[in-house]
Amino acid sequence: MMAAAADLESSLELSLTSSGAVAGGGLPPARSRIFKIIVIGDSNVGKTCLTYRFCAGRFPQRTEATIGVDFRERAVTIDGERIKIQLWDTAGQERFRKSMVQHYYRNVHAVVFVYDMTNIASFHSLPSWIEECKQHLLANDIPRILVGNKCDLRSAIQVPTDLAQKFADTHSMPLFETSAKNPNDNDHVEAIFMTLAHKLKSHKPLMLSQPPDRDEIHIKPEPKPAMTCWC
Ligand SMILES: Nc1nc2c(ncn2[C@@H]2O[C@H](COP(=O)(O)OP(=O)(O)OP(=O)(O)O)[C@@H](O)[C@H]2O)c(=O)[nH]1
Repeated sequence: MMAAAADLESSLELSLTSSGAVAGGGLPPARSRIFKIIVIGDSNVGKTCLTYRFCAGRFPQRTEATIGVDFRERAVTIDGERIKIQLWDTAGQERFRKSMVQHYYRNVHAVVFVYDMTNIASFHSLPSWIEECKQHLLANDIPRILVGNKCDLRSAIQVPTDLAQKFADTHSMPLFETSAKNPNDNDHVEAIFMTLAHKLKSHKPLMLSQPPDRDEIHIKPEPKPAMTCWC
């Protein structure tokens, strides 16, 4: 489903700036901080299923190729603070992503690279996904993780753990092997995203007490929910 990128971004900007004082006076209502995490990788590796598993708590009955981006969100409480994890499930197919790519990388807080453990080609594509991140000038301190999906298909595994671990080490990323389908397999999807959420929460500066720089305020009207959120 194609989401309205402008609406997504206005939502994000509002969320990112609203914890400070609003220009023009008056205290804004208390809001959760939102962290935007993009999930990227080849088509069919299971990005939709992973994000759905985390946000809806189950494996989707059926999926279709993502067009543009699908957007899912889940609120979690970490150390007493309620934050929102906003997952951008990006399109793996080039023809469905090219008009959206610049929106994926705007204001991003973390990146999840996904490959399919039963498809070596999806593992070999990882350098080009990393290169795409580089081209969009992602800051070095933005957390990145590597996720091998479909580990439930044991007899079909083509990407050995030691090979993936070597790649992850080379690129200074933690590696998780998981299954969106079977939550009991290896690293749990829940644990993977919660680990990332903890990392983000402790790394990102709180904006509560600082008056924001006026030039940085981009408050826009509350957007209509024009994007897909299945959870
Ligand atoms: N066995 C198994 N199948 C999975 C798993 N995750 C996803 N699949 C299947 O893999 C196929 C592709 O899953 P999607 O989540 O749609 O893949 P995607 O990466 O979002 O694909 P694009 O939207 O084209 O980029 C579907 O048939 C899923 O049912 C998994 O953990 N185990």
